[in-house]
Amino acid sequence: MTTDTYRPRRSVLYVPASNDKALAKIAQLSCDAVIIDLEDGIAQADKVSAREKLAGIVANRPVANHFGRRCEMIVRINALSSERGADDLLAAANCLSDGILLPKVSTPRDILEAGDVLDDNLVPDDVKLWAMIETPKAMLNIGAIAELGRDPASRLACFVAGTNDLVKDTGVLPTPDRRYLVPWLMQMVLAARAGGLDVLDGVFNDFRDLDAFGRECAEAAVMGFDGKTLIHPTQIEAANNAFAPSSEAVAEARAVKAAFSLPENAGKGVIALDGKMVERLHLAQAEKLLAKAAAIGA
Ligand SMILES: CC(C)(COP(=O)(O)OP(=O)(O)OC[C@H]1O[C@@H](n2cnc3c(N)ncnc32)[C@H](O)[C@@H]1OP(=O)(O)O)[C@@H](O)C(=O)NCCC(=O)NCCSC(=O)C[C@H](O)C(=O)O
Ligand SMILES: [Mg+2]
Repeated sequence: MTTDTYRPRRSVLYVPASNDKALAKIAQLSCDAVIIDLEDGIAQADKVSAREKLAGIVANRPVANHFGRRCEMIVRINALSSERGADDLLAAANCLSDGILLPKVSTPRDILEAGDVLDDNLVPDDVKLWAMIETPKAMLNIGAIAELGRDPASRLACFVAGTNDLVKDTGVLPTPDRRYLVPWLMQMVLAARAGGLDVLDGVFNDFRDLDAFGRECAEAAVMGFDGKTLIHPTQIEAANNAFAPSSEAVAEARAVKAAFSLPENAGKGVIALDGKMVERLHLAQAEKLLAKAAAIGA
């Protein structure tokens, strides 16, 4: 990973396609990405008009936000198995967003079928597919779904946890510490890494409770998530901070890099640094962290 190839996805905000006030705010927000939602954030009566607005929303996206940064724009369509899914996918394919988020994915076939529609419509390869992991079936098939990430032709780039739907479909209780959800969330992280994918934690519904939100972000960062999906602008700052490398981690990574660049360590596979064993794999980890920090200006 280099500064050029790393795309920060620390804070990814859902914005309902029907909410003009929220859409108008996008350029002023410091989130790394927005998901323009056609699915659960849209009332049934507004579904068609929301889809009709999509092309204009994507075409008028800000080149850079007020912080001088590019904000990725992803479109979440309705499930392909639903009556609206196919038309949504065509509308999303034609508007050339950075990606299309498929909800209620259950099997690898769901991704492959969406990819075929994009290929048939000559949508450029850099329009990626993101998958919501939010059904019991997706959890059971997660390894096979993630494996598609190893084939660039599949376009699969990112997993997004859908914790509300998982709670709904399994009956698990969403306790504040998420103890019964954590095993599934860790499975998502593991599978995503096996497939070379990014992976984002689910939303925190109680958006006025920023302290509890900050704790959940900190936990998700420790669990290995790349970022968190958000529902309200007030959640952006905490997510950006939680998923950025800390100043201590950056200092440690610099020290590892400096130690391995000393002439006396040139041929060594393992060295001691401040009383700790450090191997070349730690150097690779340090270089990745420094590239990430540089990309987000941490
Ligand atoms: C949750 C909300 C309905 C709250 O709305 P509201 O009470 O109107 O918020 P505020 O008055 O505090 O808003 C203050 C200003 O901020 C703007 N705003 C609010 N939300 C957003 C947003 N998401 N993006 C951009 N801007 C936003 C308001 O317009 C106000 O602006 P101004 O008046 O000019 O100051 C609302 O936040 C909301 O609708 N959020 C998104 C909800 C959503 O998209 N839900 C679906 C996705 S989550 C999901 O599906 C989970 C997953 O699938 C799963 O299974 O878990
Ligand atoms: Mg959902």
